[in-house]
Amino acid sequence: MRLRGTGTYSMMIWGRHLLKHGIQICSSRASCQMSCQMKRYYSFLPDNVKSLRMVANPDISKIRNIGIMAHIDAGKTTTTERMLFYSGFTRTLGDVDDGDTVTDFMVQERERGITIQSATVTFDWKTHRINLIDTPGHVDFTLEVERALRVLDGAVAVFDASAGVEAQTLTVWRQAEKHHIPCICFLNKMDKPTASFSFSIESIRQKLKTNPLLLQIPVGIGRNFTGVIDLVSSQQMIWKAASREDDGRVFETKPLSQVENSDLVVEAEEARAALIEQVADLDDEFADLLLTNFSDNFDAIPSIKLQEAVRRVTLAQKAVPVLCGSSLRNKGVQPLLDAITAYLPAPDERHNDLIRWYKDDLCALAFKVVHDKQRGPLVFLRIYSGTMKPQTAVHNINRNNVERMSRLLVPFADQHVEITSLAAGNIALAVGLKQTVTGDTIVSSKASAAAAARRANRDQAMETKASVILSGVEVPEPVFFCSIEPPTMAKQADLENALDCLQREDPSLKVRVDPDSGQTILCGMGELHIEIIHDRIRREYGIETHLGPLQVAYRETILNHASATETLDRTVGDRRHVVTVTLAVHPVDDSSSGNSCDVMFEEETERQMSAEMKDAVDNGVQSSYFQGPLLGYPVQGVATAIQSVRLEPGTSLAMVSALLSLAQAMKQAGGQILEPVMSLEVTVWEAHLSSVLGDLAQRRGAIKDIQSRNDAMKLVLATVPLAEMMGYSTILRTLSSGNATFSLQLDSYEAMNPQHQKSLIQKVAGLA
Ligand SMILES: Nc1nc2c(ncn2[C@@H]2O[C@H](COP(=O)(O)OP(=O)(O)OP(=O)(O)O)[C@@H](O)[C@H]2O)c(=O)[nH]1
Repeated sequence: MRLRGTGTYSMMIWGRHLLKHGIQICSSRASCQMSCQMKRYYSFLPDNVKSLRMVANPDISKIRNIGIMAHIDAGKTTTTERMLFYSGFTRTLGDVDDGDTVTDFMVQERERGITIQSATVTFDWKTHRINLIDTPGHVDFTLEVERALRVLDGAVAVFDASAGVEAQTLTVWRQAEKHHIPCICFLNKMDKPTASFSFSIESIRQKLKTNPLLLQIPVGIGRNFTGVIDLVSSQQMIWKAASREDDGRVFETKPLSQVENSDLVVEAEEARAALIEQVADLDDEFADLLLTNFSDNFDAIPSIKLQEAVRRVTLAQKAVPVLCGSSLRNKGVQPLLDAITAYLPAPDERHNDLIRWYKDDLCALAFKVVHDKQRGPLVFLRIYSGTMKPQTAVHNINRNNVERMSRLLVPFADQHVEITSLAAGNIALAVGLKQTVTGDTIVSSKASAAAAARRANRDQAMETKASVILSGVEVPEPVFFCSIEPPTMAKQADLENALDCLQREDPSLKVRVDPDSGQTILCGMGELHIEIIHDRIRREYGIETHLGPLQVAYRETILNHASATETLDRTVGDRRHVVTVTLAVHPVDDSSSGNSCDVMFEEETERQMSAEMKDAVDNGVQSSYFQGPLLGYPVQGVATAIQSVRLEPGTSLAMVSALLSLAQAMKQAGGQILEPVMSLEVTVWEAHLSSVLGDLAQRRGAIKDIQSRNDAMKLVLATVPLAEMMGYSTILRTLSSGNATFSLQLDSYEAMNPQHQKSLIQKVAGLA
C-alpha cells in the first residue's frame, strides 16, 4: 500500500486527539490497517482538533449539504479533490488519471478513471461544514445522482468550458430542478485551448433555460488562463505558477482599482454593472436599496449587499451564479468554495412542510445502503429533525419495524469517524440497521410518528400515514438484462447472497428468476452497469460468474379493446378450485397513466364482492401485468375492467389470485411489443461525421440535430432503438479512430413495426 500524508507518530497523536474528543476512528478492517488508510488520505492534525469538534456539533446555519454533478468527465472528481486539499483535509492532490483520488475509491473507479458510486465527504471550509457528495456522470448510474439529490440542499454543476452543456448535464439539471435544489455553475477546464466562457454561458442559457448570473470573468483563456475577477467583491485573483505541479494554494488578490490591464478593468466594470442590473431586476429588496441610496452611482453599492441579493435570488431559484476555473491546473477552486458557503442554502433554509410536524423528534431518510463484510449494512441517512444517537432503537415507518442502531459514523469517503450524536441537517452513517433500505423514513419511535401524524392532521386533512413519510427515491426501470450463472451449482447460494447485498446497495439493479428456464436474470441500466456488477461479484464475493448475452428489456401492450370469459379449474390436494371471470381489456395512453396498468370493477360486480375477494382479483390482474402474452415482457398501457367473477364453493381466494389470467383477452386485443428507444448524443470530429451518420442510418436511428461545439467538434443528436446499440462503443471507436464519445439514455418506449416485431418473436422462439 502506498502511504501518503502524515507519519505514524502524528497519526498516533491524531488518533489520541480524536479519542479525547469522543471521536473514534473505525474501519471494517483491523485498526492498524485502518490507521494506514487514514494516513493515505486525511491530514487531520492535532492543531486541527478545533474543526474536528465541529464534526460532532456544527451549527445548522453553517452546514452546506451539496452535490457535485455533471456530464461524464467534466471534472467533478478533480474539483472535489481540490476542495479537500484546499480545505486542509488531504495533504496531497489526488489525480483521477493516477487513480488516487479520495472519492473514487472503488477499484473499478480507480482502474477506469470514472465515478461509479456517489461518495460522501465531510470537511470544513473557513467557518462552514460542507457535506459533499461527488456523483457519477455516466448515465448508467443515474440512480446515484437521483438519491444524492434527494437529500441535498444545493448543488454545483461542473461544465467542460469547451463543451458547454452536454447530454447528461441536462438530465442531472432536470433532476435538480425536480427536487427544487439551488445550483451554482462552475465552468471548469478554462485552461483548454478550445475553452470559451461566452459559448458556455450561452449554452447554459439556451439549453438549461436558466438565468446565468456571471459572478466572475476569466483572466486570460486557454494556456493564458491565470485567474478570475470576482465581480461581487471587485477583486482580481491570480494563480501565478503555470505549472501543473503548483498546488494552487497561494494566489494573489488585488482590488480591481489596482489592476493594470485597462481593457480587463473596463470589461470587469461593465460586467459588474450588468450583474447589478440583473440582480435588481430579480430582487425587489435590492432594487429598492439601489434606487433609494445609490441612485447616483450603482457601483457604490457595498459588496455585502450585492452578495446578499445574489444569495436571495439563488435560493429562490430565479438565477444561477456562474464561476469559472481550472481544477486540474489548481485555479479558481477556493472562490468556488466561498461561493458554496455564500450562496447555497443551509439545511434550515430549505422548505419542508413535513419536518415541522416532527418538531424536535428524530426524522431521517435512508438514501443509500452499502455492504461492509464485517459490519453488515451501513445505512446513509440524512437527518431532517431531531438528533441521532448510537445504541438506540429507531422506528422504520415504511417497514413498520423497530431496529437497533449500534454505532453512528460520519462518512469521509471510504473512511468513517465514530461519533456520539449527530443533529438535524447532517449526513450520518448508521451501523446495525439490517432491514432498512433506500427510501425508508427513520424516526425515534412509533409514538413519535403518530404524534407527527396528529399534528399533520390538525394542520390539514391528509391521510395519516402518507403525511409523515418522507418521499423516497425514484428508481428508474432497467433496460437491459442477461442471465447469470455461478461456476458450479454449489456456488448458487453464495451468488444469491452476493446479489441480495448488491441489490440492497443498488436498487437500479433488479434480479429475478425466469419462470420457464429457472435461470437467474440480472436487469440493469446499461452495458457498463451490468459489467461493473459482474466485476464486483468476482472481486468482492470471489465468484467467477458467467453472463448470458445482453438482451433488451422490451414491454408489451395491446392495440384494441377485447373481452373474454375464462374458467380456471385446478385441483390442489383433494380440493377443487374453480373460478370464472369475465373481463375486458382496453389500451390507455400510458403517458398519462405513468406507464402503469389499471384495474377497475363494474359497479354491480364491485357491490357483490367482499373486500378480500376484490383484493384477490386485483392481485391476480396485477401479476398478469408482469408477463405479457407475446414474449412474457411486462405489460404497460392497459386497463382491465372486471365484469363478473364467479367462484365455486370451496375455491380459495389465494387460488383466484394465482389462476387469474389476462392472456386470452390480451391476445384477442392484438399484442404489441414496445421497444426502448434511446436518445443518443455523439460528439465527433467533422472528419468522421459522415461515417457516424451512415452507421446510425443502418441502426434505425433518426437524426434530430447536428450542432457545432466551440472546439470544432460536431454534436449529433438522434434517437435510436436500444436493440441496435449493443457494443456501440467498440463500433464508434473504429469509426472515429477513437476520437468520439457518446451518451445514451432512455427516451421512450415505442411500438415496434410489424416486420421487426415478427422477426423478434421468431428469434425468441428460436425460429430465426
Ligand atoms: N484540461 C483540463 N482537464 C481536466 C480539468 N479537470 C479535470 N480534467 C481532466 O478531465 C478528466 C475527467 O476528470 P474527472 O475529475 O474524473 O471528471 P468527472 O466529472 O469526475 O468524471 P466521472 O465522474 O467519471 O463522470 C480527467 O482526465 C481529468 O484530468 C481541467 O480543469 N482542465
